[in-house]
Amino acid sequence: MTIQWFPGHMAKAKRQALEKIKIIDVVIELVDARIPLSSRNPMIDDIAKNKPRLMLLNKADLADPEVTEQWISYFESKGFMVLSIDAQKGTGIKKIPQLVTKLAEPLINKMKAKGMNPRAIRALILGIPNVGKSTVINRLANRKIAKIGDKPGVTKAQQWIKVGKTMELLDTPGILWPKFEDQAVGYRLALTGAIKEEIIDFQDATVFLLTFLREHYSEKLKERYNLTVLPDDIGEMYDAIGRKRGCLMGGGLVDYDRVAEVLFRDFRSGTLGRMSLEVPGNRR
Ligand SMILES: Nc1nc2c(ncn2[C@@H]2O[C@H](COP(=O)(O)OP(=O)(O)OP(=O)(O)O)[C@@H](O)[C@H]2O)c(=O)[nH]1
Repeated sequence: MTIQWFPGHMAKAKRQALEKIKIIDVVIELVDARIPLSSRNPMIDDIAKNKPRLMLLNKADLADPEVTEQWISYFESKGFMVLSIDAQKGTGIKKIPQLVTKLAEPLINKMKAKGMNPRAIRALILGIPNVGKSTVINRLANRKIAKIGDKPGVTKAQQWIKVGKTMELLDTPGILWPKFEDQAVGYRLALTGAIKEEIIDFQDATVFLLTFLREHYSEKLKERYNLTVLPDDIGEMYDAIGRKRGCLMGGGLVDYDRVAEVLFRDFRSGTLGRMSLEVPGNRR
């Protein structure tokens, strides 16, 4: 696999985020609950330094609930305020304005001490492509403002959105590009839809997924593809799944490309069950 750094995009995204952040009181960092580390951009600490930060683990409906709890403890132990949400259904969204206000308490107290009437707290959402930034914005706005797409890179335009009485949200999120130095991070990003599949080797990513599933979610794998035993060999696993799902070519041979598509689709959609591709301390 070619290692992707998106250096040009990265520099531009950082400049734009730094520009936006000047007028921001609280940064809301959005990550994918299934891959909270791989979906973070290391520049975020630089960009959001000196700003109170709320970390949202989005798409929690697709993640393994037990692992999500571990991530919450992990990030809390690092001093973050953290919340898991499902922006698509709206679960957890109501708590966001309360937490943002709490994070901005020192600022509010400062305004009061100066005899000022505290103004609304200004927040900005930052995150890598396709992590759900527009969906969260729309949920907070309670209407459809940001354009939502299932392909990375569809967010545009800019204005403030009032969220209750105490919070204002910039309607355009800051997009940070994922950075991956090792292949596993690239595979995790592709599997969760943060980067296009074309960027990585599709078959290699599927082998990564199958190896991972066999190790951590073997029961779910057996259940989904109606397998009584899981072969040790990856090639045999492809064959077994391909036969069960009718992914066959002429002569009864298993079509590996179609098996890979089935696996990718079933993982992404959550059909395989709720799964996390990373756990704290051990990236899996
Ligand atoms: N299952 C699930 N899907 C979600 C959730 N939040 C967002 N999505 C889906 O994820 C996809 C991407 O969501 P967007 O809100 O467009 O993501 P974005 O971060 O604004 O994407 P860019 O514009 O590419 O930067 C869409 O298909 C959403 O419906 C969630 O909590 N759970």
